[in-house]
Amino acid sequence: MDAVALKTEAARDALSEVQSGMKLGIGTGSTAEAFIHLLAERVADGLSIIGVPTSERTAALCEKLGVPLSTLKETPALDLTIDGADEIDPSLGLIKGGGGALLREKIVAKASQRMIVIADESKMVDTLGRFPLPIEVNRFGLEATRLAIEEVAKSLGLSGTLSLRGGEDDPFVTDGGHLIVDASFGRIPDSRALSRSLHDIAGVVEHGLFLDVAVLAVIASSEGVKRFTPLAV
Ligand SMILES: O=C(CO)[C@H](O)[C@H](O)COP(=O)(O)O
Repeated sequence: MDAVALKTEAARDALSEVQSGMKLGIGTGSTAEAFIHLLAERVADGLSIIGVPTSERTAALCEKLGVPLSTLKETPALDLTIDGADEIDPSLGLIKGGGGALLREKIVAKASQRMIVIADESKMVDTLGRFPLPIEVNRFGLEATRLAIEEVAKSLGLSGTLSLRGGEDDPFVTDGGHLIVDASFGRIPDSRALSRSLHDIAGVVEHGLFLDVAVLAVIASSEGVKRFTPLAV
């Protein structure tokens, strides 16, 4: 089975967690899109949910497929969010933001009673950091913020390159109007310390480390779909 088919299998399995009446956070990315297609079929068959999208891209797809939407303003407390991830460790720590939606994804996930992450097995890692960590930053003070990120990394024994997503001339802009710095630190032994230190930098809006957020991972491989709860580490 190829990665696309595996993503659909994970999405299909996670759909069984969705019940009529739920207020549902809806993620961003190709795995989340596989989920949205299946969700739309259930909605067409009578499933009654209200969705809160984590990006403009997700909102557009939901609208196109007839998935009813709300906003966090109207619906600030959600039952469940289902979303993909770029990396998943055994404690269900995640790196997210490959699709550039990490800020809204984190706000929506944290407004939810539960977050379920769906993925193919290629996303599972022993330690986070193979995938560059997306860090959403304010445009103002970009150079100072980059320096501060480098200093934080150094203080934690991390090294690597920072690259502005989209390039210096025409950077990628998030739905919130910010920029993204992708940090290739390599293996991140202490993701909690990095999370705290990045949050202390004034120009950092949010980062893609989702720690203690997901309560269940639904992972598809060629051997079938498996469910994982966080391993205590
Ligand atoms: O965090 C995300 C978007 O900001 C995505 O969930 C993550 O990039 C995984 O994407 P895909 O399902 O396409 O592999």
